[in-house]
Amino acid sequence: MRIGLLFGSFNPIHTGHLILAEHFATRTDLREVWLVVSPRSPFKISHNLLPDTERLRLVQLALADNPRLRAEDIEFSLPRPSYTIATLDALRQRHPAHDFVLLMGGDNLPGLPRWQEAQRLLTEIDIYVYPRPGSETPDLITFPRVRVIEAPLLDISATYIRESLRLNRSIRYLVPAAVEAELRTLRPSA
Ligand SMILES: Nc1ncnc2c1ncn2[C@@H]1O[C@H](COP(=O)(O)OP(=O)(O)OP(=O)(O)O)[C@@H](O)[C@H]1O
Ligand SMILES: O=C(O)c1ccc[n+]([C@@H]2O[C@H](COP(=O)([O-])O)[C@@H](O)[C@H]2O)c1
Repeated sequence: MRIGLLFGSFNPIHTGHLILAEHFATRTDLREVWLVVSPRSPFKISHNLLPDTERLRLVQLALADNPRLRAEDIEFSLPRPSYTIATLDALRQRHPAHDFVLLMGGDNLPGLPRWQEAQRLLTEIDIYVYPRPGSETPDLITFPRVRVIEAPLLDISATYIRESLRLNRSIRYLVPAAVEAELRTLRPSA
């Protein structure tokens, strides 16, 4: 079975992630998309990072009714920061019958050569890149295992959700209703 992997901090998960994951799970050769919650992303200095377990719970709530999308917590039991190559090795060991594909925004591609064991990543796994507005997708696009796949994108981010909560503004429709309800129990004032 071919499975797409969408890595992120998901601080919190939002509708942009969901539209993207659903697109790849239903309109490409992938059977499922797993959202891999990273306890700590190697390059990201995240302020206001919700606890790992809370971010995972929000992803689980968001995906509860969708059999093609799955919340993956494998990085919780791996060393930190969360290196994608190590996660991939662990996933392959745990699920030898699956064929994993890395999903990545065009904005992430230029930084990929600086990822841990980037060369191995580029040769060992198919990478589906979805173009994002304003981002270049230069040289790496020529790598044999990199494929560009158009996807519908919503111009929102977790930063925008966090800022909206902080300013007491609506996040309705920007996150699933169950996620909003849970976020409001975490930040009752918002
Ligand atoms: N609106 C969106 N449309 C498509 N891809 C997105 C969108 N928002 C985030 N992504 C991608 O989803 C993956 C996981 O995202 P991440 O958890 O870093 O969320 P984020 O919304 O970018 O967070 P933050 O605003 O905190 O940086 C990343 O590869 C990111 O590029
Ligand atoms: O493996 C690496 O060296 C590496 C370096 C940077 C980012 N990543 C992965 O990319 C995911 C998205 O990164 P970010 O910084 O956009 O949140 C993050 O969850 C990590 O799993 C991985």
